[in-house]
Amino acid sequence: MTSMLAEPTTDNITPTAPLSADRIVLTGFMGAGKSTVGRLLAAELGWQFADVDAEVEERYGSTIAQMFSALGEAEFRRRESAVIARALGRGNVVIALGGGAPETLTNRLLLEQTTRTAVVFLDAPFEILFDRCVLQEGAAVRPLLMDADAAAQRFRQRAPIYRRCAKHHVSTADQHPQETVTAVLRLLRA
Ligand SMILES: Nc1ncnc2c1ncn2[C@@H]1O[C@H](COP(=O)(O)OP(=O)(O)OP(=O)(O)O)[C@@H](O)[C@H]1O
Ligand SMILES: O=C(O)C1=C[C@@H](O)[C@@H](O)[C@H](O)C1
Ligand SMILES: [Mg+2]
Repeated sequence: MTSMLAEPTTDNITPTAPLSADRIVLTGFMGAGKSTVGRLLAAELGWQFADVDAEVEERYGSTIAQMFSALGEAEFRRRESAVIARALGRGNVVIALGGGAPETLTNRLLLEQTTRTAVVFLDAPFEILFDRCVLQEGAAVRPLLMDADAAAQRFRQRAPIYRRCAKHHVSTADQHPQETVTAVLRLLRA
């Protein structure tokens, strides 16, 4: 006797497409959510998480604000590049860059030349980013946010740099961090 029951199908199962990258690098201005989204993304993938700002502070034993005031921005940038180079040597890692990292040519070359590395630009208008940073509880001091006009100027200068160094672009303005995680994964699995 032939069964009238339909063959089971997999139509209602969404297969998880593999990622074509071994590293996801998040870039964007201060407050874009690189650290917050990066940590969530790494947890979701079961990957390591590397926060470049945190690793600079750990490796050199002082806060970024102290480095800026005692040694200047240029020395901070050298330290930042050293940490980025090391982070890019890892696999299955989500890397949250510091907001200014793509301004440095060395960092842009490192990103370009490291294979299987997906760079994602987390974007939002300056006013939203500024408010997020001001409202962030327990946030570390961001030296380059102390002067709002100068920060807005940097934001304008950097916008094309972020766009050029990232293949993927996510607009986060009206999203919660978890929605941004979903948007990033959708892009990278497309
Ligand atoms: N859609 C969103 N995506 C990410 N973060 C968001 C979002 N909405 C609000 N936030 C909040 O913005 C704040 C700043 O986020 P975060 O510290 O991750 O930024 P960042 O890009 O790492 O900044 P920085 O370059 O200074 O390290 C956090 O309090 C975070 O919860
Ligand atoms: O936008 C920037 O230049 C910075 C952003 C932060 O992530 C830190 O890397 C530091 O405060 C500088
Ligand atoms: Mg951060």
